[in-house]
Amino acid sequence: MTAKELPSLRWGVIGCGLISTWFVSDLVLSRSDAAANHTIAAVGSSSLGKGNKFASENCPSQSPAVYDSYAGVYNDPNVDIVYIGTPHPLHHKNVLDAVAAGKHVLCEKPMAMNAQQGQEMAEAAREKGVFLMEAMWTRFFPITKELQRLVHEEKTIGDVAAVWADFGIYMPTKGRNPASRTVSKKLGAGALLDVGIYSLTWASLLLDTVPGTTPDISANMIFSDHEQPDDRVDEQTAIVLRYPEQRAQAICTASLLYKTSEIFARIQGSKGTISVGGVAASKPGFLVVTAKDGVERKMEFPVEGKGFYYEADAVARDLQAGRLENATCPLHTTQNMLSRMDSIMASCGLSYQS
Ligand SMILES: NC(=O)C1=CN([C@@H]2O[C@H](COP(=O)(O)OP(=O)(O)OC[C@H]3O[C@@H](n4cnc5c(N)ncnc54)[C@H](OP(=O)(O)O)[C@@H]3O)[C@@H](O)[C@H]2O)C=CC1
Ligand SMILES: O=C1OC[C@@H](O)[C@H](O)[C@H]1O
Repeated sequence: MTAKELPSLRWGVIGCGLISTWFVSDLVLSRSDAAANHTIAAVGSSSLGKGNKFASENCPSQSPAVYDSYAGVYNDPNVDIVYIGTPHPLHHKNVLDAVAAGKHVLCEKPMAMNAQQGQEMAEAAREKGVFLMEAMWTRFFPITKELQRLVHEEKTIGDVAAVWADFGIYMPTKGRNPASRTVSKKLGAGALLDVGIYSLTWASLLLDTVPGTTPDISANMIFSDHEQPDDRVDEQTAIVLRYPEQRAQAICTASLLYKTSEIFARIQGSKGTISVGGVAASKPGFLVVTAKDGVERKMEFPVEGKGFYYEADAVARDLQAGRLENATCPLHTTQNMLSRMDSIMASCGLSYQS
């Protein structure tokens, strides 16, 4: 396909924080194997100064319209799709507002604070006839697709009996800015929603293979020591998922108290194991396949930049084809994940205002 025939998308970005800098810088990378053309058409921020700085630092080759409001982006006729890079408790309102303005939406993870919000967002998008997807970028890496092919199609390690997945990031709540989204409960802080969602995603990618079955879940949390009990969030969470029909289990952990080692997941099958490694459980980089006889094969999957363009390219292809949901990260999968996190939080006594 020539650059001319590639799908093109004009993005409007709201929230000029960390993730938006990563996402935008990746979209404007000049890539040899680009599967879509991405333009940053508009940026919305709490202030013009912040929005202008964001644009000049992260997409200097583009001339986005910069707004001191998110509504400016929603109402910009040059924007095809809104990327939402705000803290999780704002996603519900941001998505509903963008959808009401008739825009397609890619929303950062977790798409919502709970399954009820997720349901409302999905219904709103369906009613309006616009695209909506949670930006669970990890699902879109070529390595993730290859892992699924090896496990589910080639059955390289036989029947999967167990999955272990850990996302630890050194981001303790103690001694850090209480107004930060990773410390403040009002802004959705907590290990499960921030990083545990990735551990659960690995379990789901490997074990949610029988349509209509859902795992039994049990979980435990260690809470932060914020002075006010109402401000406390999970600093560490451990989850056990049982899939009785498959005689399989997953152990998923999340922590803000340490960084996970390079190998962050292991899949044990009847004929061998696969270890998954990389800089973080959100960004896998290599697989080590070990057969029962001990023979080991390492497969590396280098990416340019961070790799956020894989999800963005997939969205561009969907919209070009007139699809309003993505097959790799459909809304029912997001909804399943939100329901699982709801039950984990409820069983551990964690609740957020919504
Ligand atoms: N996919 C991934 O790898 C990652 C995903 N994320 C997700 O992205 C989202 C944002 O995280 P991150 O970029 O780290 O957060 P930041 O705090 O760095 O940025 C969030 C931005 O949201 C805007 N915002 C709007 N309202 C508020 C508010 N009340 N308080 C604070 N900020 C507000 C601000 O932008 P402005 O002032 O311009 O309006 C702010 O800069 C989260 O949901 C997180 O889970 C985060 C990191 C990595
Ligand atoms: O999604 C994420 O992955 C990387 C972490 O830095 C971040 O806190 C989290 O939101």
